[in-house]
Amino acid sequence: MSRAAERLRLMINHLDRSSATISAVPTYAQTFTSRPQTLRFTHDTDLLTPEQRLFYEENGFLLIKNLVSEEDIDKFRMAFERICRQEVKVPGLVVMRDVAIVKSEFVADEKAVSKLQDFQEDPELFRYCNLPQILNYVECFTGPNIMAMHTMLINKPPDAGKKTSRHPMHQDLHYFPFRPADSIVCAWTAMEKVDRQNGCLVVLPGTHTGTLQEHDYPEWEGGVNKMYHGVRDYDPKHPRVHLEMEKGDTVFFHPLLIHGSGMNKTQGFRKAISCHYASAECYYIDVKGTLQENIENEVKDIAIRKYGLGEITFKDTWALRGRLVQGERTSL
Ligand SMILES: CCCCCCCCCC(=O)SCCNC(=O)CCNC(=O)[C@H](O)C(C)(C)COP(=O)(O)OP(=O)(O)OC[C@H]1O[C@@H](n2cnc3c(N)ncnc32)[C@H](O)[C@@H]1OP(=O)(O)O
Ligand SMILES: Nc1ncnc2c1ncn2[C@@H]1O[C@H](COP(=O)(O)OP(=O)(O)OP(=O)(O)O)[C@@H](O)[C@H]1O
Ligand SMILES: O=C(O)CCC(=O)C(=O)O
Ligand SMILES: [Fe+2]
Ligand SMILES: [Mg+2]
Repeated sequence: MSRAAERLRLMINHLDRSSATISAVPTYAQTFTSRPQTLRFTHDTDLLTPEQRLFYEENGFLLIKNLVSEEDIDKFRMAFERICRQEVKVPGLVVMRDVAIVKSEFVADEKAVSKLQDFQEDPELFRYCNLPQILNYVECFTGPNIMAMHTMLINKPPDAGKKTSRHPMHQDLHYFPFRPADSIVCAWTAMEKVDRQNGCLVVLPGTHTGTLQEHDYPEWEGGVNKMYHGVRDYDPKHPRVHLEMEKGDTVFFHPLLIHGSGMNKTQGFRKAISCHYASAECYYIDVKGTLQENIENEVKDIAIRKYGLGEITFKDTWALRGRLVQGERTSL
């Protein structure tokens, strides 16, 4: 460990004990900040280096290179392809098609699928959520009792010419009726090289320290995918970071971090697998009368139309999907 890192570790240890604030902490953010800072977003499990901890505190995300093996990713990919070919039926799974092709003729091929959601009942894909090396990092943000709340495999298609392959800038917390936000984290793993060409994640560092913003459908000429809400007025001048990643690299990010992804300008289907985790001690909130009421209504409409679930609450749609992956299931 470098001397600077050792100094930071000492400061952090001190901070953990005293809950005091430290100022003038050097971070990776290429800046020296004179703002007082408390460690609010991370737990000490002896895994994160002081630099990593402070980086997440300040930026709201942390990229870990080469965390998931090629072998595992290849297996997830094969499981995905079996689902696309309709060789397996997975209870609860949502298979989504891009809005640009949804009205065209159906083919049982990965080219028809833009995203799988809720694969918690697929043992092979759900193995991703249980990978010990992922959970070790997740614990640094959620603490030891961990629920896997939301799972996705994103197969971002080549843009069909209408820019519908973009994902508008958003905060994931918009979709979640549970809190506290600081005990929720997303793990997102690149299943192949992702870069600006095929539409990597784009993040606005530091926005995790803000509040939940109003979200709505962006006014995009070419159309926008169902439920792809975006932050209504985000500051286009806020510095953006494009997260270019290699196969197996994994980014952990806070649910208030504003992020999105660009258009896929290649002919390949850009793949990533992700899970949103929350501390089992999180509690559900009633979003009626809040900024989240619009997404609640949309989810309820779909639950009724698609599954004939008349009485289901927004909260129950989450309680049913959540799976314990470490420790004890307490509140969620
Ligand atoms: C649930 C909360 C999500 C939590 C997210 C956590 C944070 C992560 C951030 C995100 O990823 S935000 C984006 C989240 N997106 C979703 O959750 C979308 C989930 N998708 C679905 O529920 C289904 O794919 C959908 C209801 C859109 C379509 O269901 P089906 O596959 O049964 O489609 P169907 O062929 O029956 O079509 C039903 C209608 O939906 C339309 N449709 C299908 N795919 C669409 C699409 N991609 N965009 C827009 N509309 C679409 C389709 O044209 C048709 O319209 P009409 O009734 O007017 O004919
Ligand atoms: N006009 C726009 N209004 C709102 N959000 C946008 C707009 N254009 C792009 N975005 C969002 O900005 C993020 C980056 O998208 P964009 O297509 O600019 O990709 P990029 O990676 O910056 O590629 P490029 O190199 O072409 O600029 C995405 O979340 C996208 O949805
Ligand atoms: O993969 C993408 O394009 C966006 C995914 C995303 O927003 C998420 O995982 O929360
Ligand atoms: Fe997201
Ligand atoms: Mg751009």
